Amino acid sequence: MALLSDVVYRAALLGPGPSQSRVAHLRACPLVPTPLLVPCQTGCTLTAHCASRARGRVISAAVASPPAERSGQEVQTIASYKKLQNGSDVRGVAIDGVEGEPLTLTANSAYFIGAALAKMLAERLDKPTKDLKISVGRDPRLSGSLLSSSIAAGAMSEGASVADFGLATTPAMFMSCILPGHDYDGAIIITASHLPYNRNGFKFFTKEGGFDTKDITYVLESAAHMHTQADAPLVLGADDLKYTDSAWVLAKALQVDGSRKSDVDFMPVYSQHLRNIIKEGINHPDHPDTPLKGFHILLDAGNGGGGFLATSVLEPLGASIEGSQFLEPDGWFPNHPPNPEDRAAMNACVRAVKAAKADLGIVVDTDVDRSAVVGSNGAPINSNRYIALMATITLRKYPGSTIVTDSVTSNGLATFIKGLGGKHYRYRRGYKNVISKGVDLNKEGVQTELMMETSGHGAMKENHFLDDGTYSASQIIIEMVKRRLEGQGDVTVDLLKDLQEPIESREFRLRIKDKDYGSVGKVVLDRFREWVKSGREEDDWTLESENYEGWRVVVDEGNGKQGWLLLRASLHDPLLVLNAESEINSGTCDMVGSVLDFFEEEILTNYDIDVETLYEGSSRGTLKFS
Ligand SMILES: O=P(O)(O)OC[C@H]1O[C@H](O)[C@H](O)[C@@H](O)[C@@H]1O
Repeated sequence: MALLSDVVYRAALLGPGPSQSRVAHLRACPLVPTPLLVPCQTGCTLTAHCASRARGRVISAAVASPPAERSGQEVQTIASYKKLQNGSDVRGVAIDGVEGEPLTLTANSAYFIGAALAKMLAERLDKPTKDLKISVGRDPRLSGSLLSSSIAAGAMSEGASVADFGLATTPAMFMSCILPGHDYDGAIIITASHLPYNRNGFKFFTKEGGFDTKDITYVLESAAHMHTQADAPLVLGADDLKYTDSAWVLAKALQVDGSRKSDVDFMPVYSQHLRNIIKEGINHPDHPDTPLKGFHILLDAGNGGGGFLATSVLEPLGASIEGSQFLEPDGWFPNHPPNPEDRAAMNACVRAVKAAKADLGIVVDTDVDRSAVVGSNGAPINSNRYIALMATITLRKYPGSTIVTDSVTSNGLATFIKGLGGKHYRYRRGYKNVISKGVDLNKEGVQTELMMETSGHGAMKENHFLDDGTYSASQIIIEMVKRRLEGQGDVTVDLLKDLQEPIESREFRLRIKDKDYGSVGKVVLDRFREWVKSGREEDDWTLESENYEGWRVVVDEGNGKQGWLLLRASLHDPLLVLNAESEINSGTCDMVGSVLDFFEEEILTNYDIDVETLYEGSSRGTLKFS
């Protein structure tokens, strides 16, 4: 029944009319709690209304795909699933209504992805699907409940049992495969991280860790195949079918044996696990159960799923959490994006720390696999600074360890890690790339304890190589308390004092407008390498000896100063990304000006790339022609 009411309730979100007004309608219903997290209560007139409307759509779903049209539609269906892949995640548009962003991740696709996942887990674990236990959790996005019910129905249709955790976090879902007594065969988190309210997606875990890119390709291809073999509406997200789409899932959900679904309150278990990590890490001589007594730590959860960290972890451990903000989950994210890379998010926490005179501020993203902190002096510590702080803590525990980072980390960070006796491995962008490199290095016998990206994704070997914003923040908290017990100075101020920061740091994202953006990006990067080698290498630019993506150039800025720039292709979007850092004032303007010369001389006559921002970045004024 819970499953049915969930799907019916969420069907209303996909009903006719602009999504904003439908959601407003739901919000106005006195029986629907705000934010929209809990299914309608039995007897809610809105549910009845949705149910009758949904029944009508089940009938139209049956006639939605005349056999003669199937083959063309099949091709389109397979292509639609492929487009849902975003590296090692599934991502798409899950709520319609935003101009230019049609629905791509529907109840139907979630259903088949759930079915494909169950099938894949059964094959991998060599277990019959009826013995599989899969956990499902979600961040507070408005579409989360519908997708959760649909993906669960899909997994159950193959025979798996599903535990619905409701609101959860990415690291918590992974831990549900690990913690004794829970050991789920697979876990699903429904999240689109910090992206706007209309997006959503999935990440999958087993006890071996998160799925990688090829696992996701496999699941999506298998889901597409299952979809084309079924009697479901075929074209995902097409305007005329999107209502029948959720109704089809409703009809399927009605056929699934509901006894295979249970509601499990897992977050208290996970919170206790986190409390234990902090307690054991501090091992307080006087009050081991409340080691945070006397500390003021505030959290800015940005209305994502991380609020529990303040109320169920920090406060019970004795901390004052006064001044914490945006702890209430709200899929509209009304205050700022829950994203430690976002300036507004960091500034909001800086203001809160200063106003409350807190010892530490913590910022987490929506699904809490990323974090950043704010020091007691109000300094925002994200990106390179956060990696430096985590590197210090890691290298004390594991002297000489290698630390893998993404490609846009600063020269200052590399020097800092070396100064601490560590080895810096600057790899590629993409948290999964960074973590996988760490896993591989360990396999090759290179001790690698920390893998961290400037985006705030950080994974430690001692924590199952899991990218976990709560674990990183916990390490900073443990260090803060231990230092006070040992009579040492402030954790963020003292530990970062030797980190050299660039004077300027800028990023430019250049849209490739040509259709075949992958090949165009490759041509641009090849030519850029040639251009640097033939024209600039004897002068002041040198290609970095190790380049794992795009081309990173070391720039001699005179008087012993050194800047760098990196031109690479975006991991997911039709973009080229240029990062530049300089140790002198206006240094990035000069670098960007030179890159602009390259585009004008070598590229723009043949390819359509939007370099407008480079004109601004190089202080050359705006582009006069298009
Ligand atoms: O290549 P970009 O467009 O800069 O995106 C790269 C980023 O994409 C996502 O946000 C991933 O979660 C990050 O791990 C990755 O670094």
